Amino acid sequence: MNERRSITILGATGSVGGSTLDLIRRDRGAWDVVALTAHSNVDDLARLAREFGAQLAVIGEEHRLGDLREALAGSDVEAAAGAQALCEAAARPADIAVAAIVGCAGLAPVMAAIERGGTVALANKEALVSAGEVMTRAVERHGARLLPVDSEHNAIFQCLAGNSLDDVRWITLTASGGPLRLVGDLDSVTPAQAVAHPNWDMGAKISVDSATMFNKGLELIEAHHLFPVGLDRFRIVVHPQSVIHSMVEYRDGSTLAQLGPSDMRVPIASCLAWPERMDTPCEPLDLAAIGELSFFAPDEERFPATRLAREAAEAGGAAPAVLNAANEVAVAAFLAGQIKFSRISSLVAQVLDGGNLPPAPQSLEDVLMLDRAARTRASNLLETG
Ligand SMILES: NC(=O)C1=CN([C@@H]2O[C@H](COP(=O)(O)OP(=O)(O)OC[C@H]3O[C@@H](n4cnc5c(N)ncnc54)[C@H](OP(=O)(O)O)[C@@H]3O)[C@@H](O)[C@H]2O)C=CC1
Ligand SMILES: CC(=O)[C@@H](O)[C@H](O)COP(=O)(O)O
Ligand SMILES: [Mn+2]
Repeated sequence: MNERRSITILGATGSVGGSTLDLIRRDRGAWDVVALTAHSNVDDLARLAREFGAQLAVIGEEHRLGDLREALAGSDVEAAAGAQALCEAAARPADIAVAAIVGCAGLAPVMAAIERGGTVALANKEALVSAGEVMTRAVERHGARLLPVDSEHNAIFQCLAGNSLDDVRWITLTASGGPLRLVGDLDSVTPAQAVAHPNWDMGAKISVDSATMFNKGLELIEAHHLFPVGLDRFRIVVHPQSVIHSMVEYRDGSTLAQLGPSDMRVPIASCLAWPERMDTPCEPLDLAAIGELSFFAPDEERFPATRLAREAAEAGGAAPAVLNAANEVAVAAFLAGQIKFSRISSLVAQVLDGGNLPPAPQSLEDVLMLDRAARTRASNLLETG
């Protein structure tokens, strides 16, 4: 990258946000930081905003504005708070906005960045899963560009470069299988066990999703929106080493794969520098030290999430947003010690099965409304057992 560029990071205090800022820190002169956001972590947000000389820091929790102002006192950083301020931060002109809020809570800010017609590096998969065509249509309408940060989707994006989607025979998403792949009794799994991912250091919610395989289910839906080759051309293979991040097989029999260390700075750097490349401090891949790569079919009896997600994607309309909302409620309840691990997928199935789904959302407001309704239904089901 030769020119100085500007960046906004939504979810700057999280795992993806931190990896992004680590890359920027290493080439500080190349970047102007426009806006950084967080949900409740005022101290880290203020520290980062000062360090990176951000124009704007936004805290999602409205009542924390006073705390943020206090933490930023004496600096030039503008402070703001609340849901609307998150969207305004996302809509500020910047060369790239990194969408790294977790959950459907990130949807409105992502849509605001898209509606500005900018480049959005998307980590926040729940936003695309929930909004689906509402988001992809907005990308087209506003001339925005989505660059996939999620490691599998970034791998596919790289493997597709210079090729036509018409020539794709299969897209294979790799899955580590998570920390519980070989654990017998899923009922007694604790939150600490579920978040202990074997290969990646990530936030709590996505770590639980990896353990249930809902992460792969969400990624299947995410992939079919990003790479519209038809749902029946996507396969999932369990690859416990997480060295191959995904693959594309073409009609001539060639399979292209992207390999790399399990370090999110690689796909993030690929987005930040796209269509060029930039340096990262990541360890070079040492295949001889790794020794063996192995592959297994997913076990959908023990981990039904990928089947549920495929069915929701096939049903289309409101189903993916309902699946995502129910999963978010279930994961939060599991992390709070309120439900067993195996109740996560059974709750999602129950919410999806419970009567007629609402009509397909046509707007951001429709998506947010059905997200809220599905959360209420999931919470009620948890309360009534
Ligand atoms: N971590 C990873 O390696 C990968 C993550 N992803 C995806 O990226 C996204 C972020 O994941 P990750 O970085 O692990 O998550 P973290 O939990 O580590 O960070 C989440 C970030 O979002 C903010 N946030 C949380 N809730 C809200 C809310 N309601 N409103 C506004 N901001 C909020 C948090 O602020 P605060 O700190 O104040 O709570 C934090 O900055 C997820 O969608 C995940 O699936 C995809 C691939 C890999
Ligand atoms: C780093 C990343 O993209 C995660 O989504 C990761 O892939 C999780 O791994 P599994 O869901 O395959 O366990
Ligand atoms: Mn991923």
